[in-house]
Amino acid sequence: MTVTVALAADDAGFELKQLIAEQLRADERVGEVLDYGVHDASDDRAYPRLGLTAAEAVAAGDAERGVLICGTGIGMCISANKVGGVRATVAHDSYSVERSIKSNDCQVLTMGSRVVGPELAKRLVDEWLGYSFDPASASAEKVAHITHYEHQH
Ligand SMILES: O=C[C@H](O)[C@H](O)COP(=O)(O)O
Repeated sequence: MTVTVALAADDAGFELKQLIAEQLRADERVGEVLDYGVHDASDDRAYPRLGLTAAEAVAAGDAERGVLICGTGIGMCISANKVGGVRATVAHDSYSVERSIKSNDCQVLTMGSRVVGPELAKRLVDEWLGYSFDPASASAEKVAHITHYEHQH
């Protein structure tokens, strides 16, 4: 069983995205990497345009997971969380990365290339891929509150 991962970055996150893409393509847990750009550091499209497209791919089921990178990870996180059904978090530490899956069932991890170094970012993504959400856990009911709210409003 492999996962499809959607990727996106603005110009600030482009270089780190390329490194993460390379790592993901070499990872046997990953079946496919869908790279929604930018594909060139000179492409200055704003982060929401890239992040929303990748998050929509996750919401549509084209990808199970997403990694979105901008300068801080914050803009990508805000953008992705506007897409119905998507739970995104910015995280630059191992514990938050773990809990984003195990507590919150986040499909999308966002990171800031101006915050985290490339080696730590790659390690975090590697760890992140190893976690899965347990729908029978006590956390599931908490996440269900969010989904219920989303469906009601
Ligand atoms: O959250 C936004 C990102 O960090 C982006 O890469 C930079 O945005 P800014 O140019 O508005 O600071």
